[in-house]
Amino acid sequence: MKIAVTGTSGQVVTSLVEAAAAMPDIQLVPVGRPDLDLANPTSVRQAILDVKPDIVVSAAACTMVDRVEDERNLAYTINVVGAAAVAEVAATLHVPIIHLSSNYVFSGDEPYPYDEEDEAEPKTVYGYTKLRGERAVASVNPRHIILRTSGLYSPFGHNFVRTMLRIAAERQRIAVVSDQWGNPTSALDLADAILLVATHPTRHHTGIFHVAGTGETSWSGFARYIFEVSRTHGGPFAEVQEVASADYRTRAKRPSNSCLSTDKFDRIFGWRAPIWQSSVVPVVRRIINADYPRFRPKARGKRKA
Ligand SMILES: NC(=O)C1=CN([C@@H]2O[C@H](COP(=O)(O)OP(=O)(O)OC[C@H]3O[C@@H](n4cnc5c(N)ncnc54)[C@H](O)[C@@H]3O)[C@@H](O)[C@H]2O)C=CC1
Repeated sequence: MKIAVTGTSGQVVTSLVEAAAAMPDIQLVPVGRPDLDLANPTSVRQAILDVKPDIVVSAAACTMVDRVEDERNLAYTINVVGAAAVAEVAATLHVPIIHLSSNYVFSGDEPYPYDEEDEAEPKTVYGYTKLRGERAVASVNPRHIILRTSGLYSPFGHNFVRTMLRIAAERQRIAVVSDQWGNPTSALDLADAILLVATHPTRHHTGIFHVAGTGETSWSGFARYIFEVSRTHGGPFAEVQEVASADYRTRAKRPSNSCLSTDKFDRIFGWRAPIWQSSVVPVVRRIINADYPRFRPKARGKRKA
């Protein structure tokens, strides 16, 4: 099976490349800039036609949640018009599209984990463009599977785990918000879920599914666990100082509760991501080995002669 995936360097794309390398029946072809530029949707068609895929995974997106509050047009072009162009080529080829979306399509005001039937009501430009992207994809390709996920991290690219470890290598105390809850999700697990959907006998299902790490935590709880694991494995760690969102302003206001219920995905595809804590361990170990192989916590403090 030949799978075209949009993007070449993102967390999900890189995780997919890694996972597919261990699956001899799958040929994964990343397609990205300059050949396929979602900001220039006319470039999309030929780039995907050239691959002649059996299925398309739409993983590339404009993911700069704060920056796009001031760059709405760019986010709209990439996450809506660009995503629709990808889905349209897949429809032309009569192949399904697996399109990635986000828990930020929800307001975050409800106290329970959101399921696929809950009303989407984004509060950020990013969330709005992801919701419009979902609808655009669904409207142009009837063979669509939309996977909403949350709080992605991996050994690659920009993510919360890498940021925490980088800061901890420099500082002993870190302020992290304690009143925003979600499901940390390893992109390595998500890649497994995507490949499962792509190869599953029931892949002819269409619609929206939630896929995320099992269990919930706050950003401060997530940070504390990252440091616990890192400390155990000789990596950087820091003391976590809990702060309220009101005292930690960001350009885009994050949802208080962005937890997703993943029961539907489990029911249809028979798969649930591991408990979030267990997926953090291998990722932290990989980051330590790659970025902090000789880290010595004592070296951070001034020592008396
Ligand atoms: N990072 C997260 O915490 C979450 C991400 N998602 C969604 O999951 C998907 C994958 O996310 P990540 O891998 O974390 O994103 P990422 O930011 O690590 O990678 C984004 C990818 O999109 C590509 N890209 C950006 N602009 C492009 C353009 N104009 N043309 C072609 N390619 C372009 C980049 O080169 C990169 O390969 C996205 O759809 C994102 O919206 C959903 C929930 C949470």
